[in-house]
Amino acid sequence: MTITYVDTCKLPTPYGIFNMHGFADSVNDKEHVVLTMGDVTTEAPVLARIHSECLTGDSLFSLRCDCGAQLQAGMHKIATEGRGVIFYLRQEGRGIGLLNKVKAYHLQDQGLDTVEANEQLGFGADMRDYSILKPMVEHLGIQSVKLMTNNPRKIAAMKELGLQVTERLEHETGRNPHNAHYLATKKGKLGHMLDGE
Ligand SMILES: Nc1nc2c(ncn2[C@@H]2O[C@H](COP(=O)(O)OP(=O)(O)OP(=O)(O)O)[C@@H](O)[C@H]2O)c(=O)[nH]1
Ligand SMILES: [Zn+2]
Repeated sequence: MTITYVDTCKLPTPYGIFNMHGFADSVNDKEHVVLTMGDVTTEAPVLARIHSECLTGDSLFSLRCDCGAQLQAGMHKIATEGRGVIFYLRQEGRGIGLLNKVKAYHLQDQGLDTVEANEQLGFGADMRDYSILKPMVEHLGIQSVKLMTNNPRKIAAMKELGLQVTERLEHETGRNPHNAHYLATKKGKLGHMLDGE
């Protein structure tokens, strides 16, 4: 087992008080956290978001992507429902890491799209591995989820892991002039289910 549960604490936020559960990934040397609210072990599907770390969007208010807005909207929806889970996975830059994302952004500043930039750097368009979710879901006693996402790969990954997704809830927010091309590439090249223009 590469994922080990470490400990749990309270995390008060503007949206409400979450429980924050820490998990160590010894193989990849990563530290993941999962936020839960309410009893997530009962049978009704748990409102869930699988969120990949985006330092620039989540913490530095970047408008290049939609990550920060999606994280906040997810926390808000969970708090409104009083029950839910956010898997905050340390897969910065779709798994290429922060400094490679800086390089990818530099290439995008020169006109490449997000997929072309990754490929020019020798990476796949999306290098994320979702198998780390399984031990976390099992540890937390979650039986099934209704997933807030526009990314079909996340749903496919959950199914491959044998984790039950009962519903996909659209999670489109944070569109702005700076991320319009990024969102168009997500829709056109990565298959994201995005409607808005
Ligand atoms: N390589 C690369 N990664 C990016 C870029 N923009 C954002 N990211 C990363 O993309 C990831 C976005 O992950 P999520 O918030 O889980 O969203 P998603 O996979 O697009 O799917 P949704 O659930 O629909 O939001 C984060 O790890 C960001 O750091 C980019 O231009 N290049
Ligand atoms: Zn982002």
